[in-house]
Amino acid sequence: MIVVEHLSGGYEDVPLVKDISFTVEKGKILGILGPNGSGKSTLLKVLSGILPTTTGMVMIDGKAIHSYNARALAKKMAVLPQLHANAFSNSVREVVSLGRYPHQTGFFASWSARDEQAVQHAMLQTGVKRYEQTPMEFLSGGEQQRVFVAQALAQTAEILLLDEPTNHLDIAHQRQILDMVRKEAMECGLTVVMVLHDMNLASLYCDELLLMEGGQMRAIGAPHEVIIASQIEDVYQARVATYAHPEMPKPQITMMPTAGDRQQRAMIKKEHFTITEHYIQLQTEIPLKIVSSAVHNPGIGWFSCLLNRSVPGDYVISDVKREVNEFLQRENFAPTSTVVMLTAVPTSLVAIQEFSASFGNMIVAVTAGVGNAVDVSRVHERQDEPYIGTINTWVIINGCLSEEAFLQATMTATEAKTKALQSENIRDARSGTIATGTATDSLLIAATQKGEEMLYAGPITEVGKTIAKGVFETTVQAIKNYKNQF
Ligand SMILES: Nc1ncnc2c1ncn2[C@@H]1O[C@H](COP(=O)(O)OP(=O)(O)OP(=O)(O)O)[C@@H](O)[C@H]1O
Repeated sequence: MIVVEHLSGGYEDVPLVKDISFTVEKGKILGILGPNGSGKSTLLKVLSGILPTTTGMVMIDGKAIHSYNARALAKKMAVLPQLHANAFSNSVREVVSLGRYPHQTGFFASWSARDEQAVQHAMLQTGVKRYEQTPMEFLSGGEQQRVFVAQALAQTAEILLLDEPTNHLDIAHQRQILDMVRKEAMECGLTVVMVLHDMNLASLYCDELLLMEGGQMRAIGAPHEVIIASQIEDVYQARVATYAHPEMPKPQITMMPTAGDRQQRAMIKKEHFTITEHYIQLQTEIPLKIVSSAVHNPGIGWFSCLLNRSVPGDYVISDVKREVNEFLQRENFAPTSTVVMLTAVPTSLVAIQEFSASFGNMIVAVTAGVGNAVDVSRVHERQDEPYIGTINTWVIINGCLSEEAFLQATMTATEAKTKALQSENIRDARSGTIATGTATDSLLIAATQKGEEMLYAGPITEVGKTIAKGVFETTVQAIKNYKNQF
């Protein structure tokens, strides 16, 4: 455990880092963030006693660090500096072994089994064991960085101070080093303070973050309390947006480049649709921001090719993802820029309609296979698997939607679809009640993201009204097309 109280210090009489206070409990990781020159490295040097303290104190195990002698302090605290001493004539093993220096009485004279074990463990954990006998100058920058991390680890101190430990490392080795640091913290109780430039890595790996600004603490807390877009924009003077990590409850952040042609309108028109026997396709010049429940590329993303593919009624859907991938390759569609839905309805029965609005026009395309429609409030009564049937709905908006608006658009579109089924008297064959959809409906909301942002898309808004009218009328038309085929 390390306790820092009102710490100030640095290079000159006027302290560069000012009034820093925090506690890092045993086994926890604190990340230090901040713009270039904000004092992160200086803080680490003051913490480790390399630079003088003007006021305040750093305590380890309840004792101020200046009350430890150099060797005793080195047993408590290991430091990985940002710039490393030139160790180029040495082998990797020799450089890592230097980490055992505080444990030696006469250098290498008292090399113990424990020293050897610490060096071996550190080399294995950082993946440098295979370069053991290699001279340092033969290693790449990233490999050398891992050797220095190994050296700090070999010191087997309770506290590890790391200044940009992932500098020079590729994504796999960033993960390896940070996974290793986290494992040592969780399993061996290592306490870690590390400077990281990459806010996303800091958010993923650190328990708490300290955001520095002009040598002072701007914020401290859990990642979600520190990585707040407005705060980061203020400190870094850069436009950013935050988003959720796909697997971890940790915020992630991305830079927002200066907006280019956002105001320029792009027009997706009905003529941009192509209908063949096998699919309905919309190919756009610019990628659209899409939220969908498609079978291929579902979720949120940017795509320029939309396919509603007609498959035979006996299509086996057990490995649908692989089959769709094979189809895309066979037909020369780019798998990464194409969204695919499947329908058993012949493509000729699609309804595509265009609606105008002040923000730009909107196109709605629907295939309505309502032969096996269900009343969603009654499906729990069924013992059998609901039959497959599909209403595929696409809403293409020439406009810019906020995240809330995308979600509201899905609700508005779903309500309008349900109303269309009611209007066309489509019933659940089992319950006899009005159907609300089918068991495998799919929805796609796409927007060009040009023009002024529309914050909401409920029926109180113009875009919501247009979605509601568009989906209702187009679904009614698609149902009529479906009925008329018989
Ligand atoms: N040896 C030095 N003597 C005097 N001032 C220094 C010295 N080293 C750095 N500084 C100054 O201290 C300030 C903070 O530097 P520091 O290295 O702590 O920033 P940092 O937040 O780690 O930056 P970076 O993100 O660029 O690594 C800078 O303005 C820098 O110019």
